[in-house]
Amino acid sequence: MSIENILRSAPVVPVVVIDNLDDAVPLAQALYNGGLRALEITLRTPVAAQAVKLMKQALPDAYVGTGTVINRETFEASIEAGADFMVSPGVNDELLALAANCDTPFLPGAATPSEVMKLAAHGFKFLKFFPAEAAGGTAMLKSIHGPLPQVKFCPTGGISLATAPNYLALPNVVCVGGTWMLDKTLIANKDWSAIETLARQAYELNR
Ligand SMILES: O=C(O)C(=O)C[C@H](O)[C@H](O)COP(=O)(O)O
Repeated sequence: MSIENILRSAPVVPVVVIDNLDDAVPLAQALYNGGLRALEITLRTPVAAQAVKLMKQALPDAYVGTGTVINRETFEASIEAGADFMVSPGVNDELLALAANCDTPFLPGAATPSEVMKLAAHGFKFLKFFPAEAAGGTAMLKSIHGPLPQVKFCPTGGISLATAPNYLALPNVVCVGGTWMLDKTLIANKDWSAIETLARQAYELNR
């Protein structure tokens, strides 16, 4: 599966932080039932890699990817967990070398025209635009589209249900990343049906 197909599977990629391993499968199931097929699990917590494995077993038709892939350790942990794709908030030479020798789809991050140009020169046509709101939001993406229309983005960082449509309307945006459907109180209460409702709202956004 290509990164393009994964990103086009739904308008929103939920960026998930798993603190409690018991939440992994019911949370992923709720997001998936709501229509969000590609899930980014950030490698920021000790249980994240194990959560990826459990989610993949429970939801073989979902695309379970890793986020916060920032170095060799997190790259190799992603492969070991069987991640369907990997996402980085940025990029560095170590990750470029690893990605060049790996079939798992990789979505590196960029926030400036020079970073976009460097990654485009390495053959990347799809990038995470991070941190989207802080790095100039939709105005920045519109400006980048002028000279670099061949590169498409998954903007992530500070995006909400209310602001997502402004991004999804842009010609160089394929989907957005977000955490707004992962309400901490709902997760603490294990209110999976409410999470599913928030996921469905995200899924129903127009592209
Ligand atoms: O972990 C990573 O690799 C990241 O790039 C960071 C996440 O994309 C943001 O944490 C999104 O969070 P919001 O700003 O709430 O949408």
